[in-house]
Amino acid sequence: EEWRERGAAVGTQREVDASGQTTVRPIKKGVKDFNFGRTLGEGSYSTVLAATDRQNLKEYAIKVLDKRHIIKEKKVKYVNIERDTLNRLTEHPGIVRLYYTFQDERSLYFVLDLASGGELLGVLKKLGSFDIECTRFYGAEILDSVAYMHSRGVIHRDLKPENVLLDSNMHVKITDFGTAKILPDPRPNGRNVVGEPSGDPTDGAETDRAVSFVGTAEYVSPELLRDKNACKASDLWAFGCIVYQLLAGRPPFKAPNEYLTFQKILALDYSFPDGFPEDARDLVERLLVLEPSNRLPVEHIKSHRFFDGMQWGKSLWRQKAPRLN
Ligand SMILES: O=C(O)[C@@H]1CCC(=O)N(CCc2ccc(Cl)cc2)[C@H]1c1ccccc1Cl
Repeated sequence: EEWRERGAAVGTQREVDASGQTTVRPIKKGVKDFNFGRTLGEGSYSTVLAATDRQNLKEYAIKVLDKRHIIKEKKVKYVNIERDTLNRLTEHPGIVRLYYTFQDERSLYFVLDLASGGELLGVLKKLGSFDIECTRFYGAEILDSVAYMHSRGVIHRDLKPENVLLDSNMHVKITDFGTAKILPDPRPNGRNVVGEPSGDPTDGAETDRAVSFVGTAEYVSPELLRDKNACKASDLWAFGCIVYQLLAGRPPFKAPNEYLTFQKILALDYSFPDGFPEDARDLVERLLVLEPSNRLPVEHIKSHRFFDGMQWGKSLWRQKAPRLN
């Protein structure tokens, strides 16, 4: 353990000395600063553990990745993308926040928000399906978070109820950015012309060409299946699948195996169950469109009649979450 290296930390601390001089230092945290608790989840490349900061007793979720396994599976790029996206997405209540990263000889650690409400998928499975009020609320919080991601040049690429966590007040916290895509920076200062390889190995475009990623079968967009390229509208396709699933209790494209699911997606082969609410049906039909550029853009989704009366912006996140029943 004395090998413990202190990785770059996101948190900082300020100290004012006798002469009033303030110094800001990055907080250096390490394994020894936390009491690790139960396992919250196991991924193919990571384990997430509940942990308590021994100094301030704050609770976190710590994602632990085994370095040897990552290197063996050639996933180092995904680790850097997860760090880069989480470092970019810091100002939104609907996105899991990264507080610190550190490492020791064997592992990497991401210290993240603890979303004690679990996965939206778990709640949905328990209830079977959501009523319109709950679907509007959770749809709105997911959409607001996706809009923020896109405004920061990040495409999630694997949106699904499993990656929508719930905090202690049952508000949304979107997670799992290891497979996100960071769009080349469109700033006019010529830092890098959009579309030209920036040479930066962790920027989405570069990674995409190098390693083609396909999300989870039921939520994958047709363009990703056809041209192996995801765009912001790919997240809106997944959003359409999620709204459908919250109300219907199952995703729109589901077949006995992945290949048949892909065929259904490419053929837009899905239907609505009887009694599916009309406004929601109209919204879903404007999102599950094969041509990405013909999907309803975020601003038009927010003003769609399914979300009539929804308060967007800060009040969306201040209101009490509707009781799930
Ligand atoms: O970006 C950071 O926060 C630091 C910077 C310094 C550093 O060495 N690392 C680890 C880089 C790394 C990535 C993958 C493997 Cl398999 C090993 C090391 C980074 C890191 C440390 C802990 C957790 C994640 C990361 Cl990317």
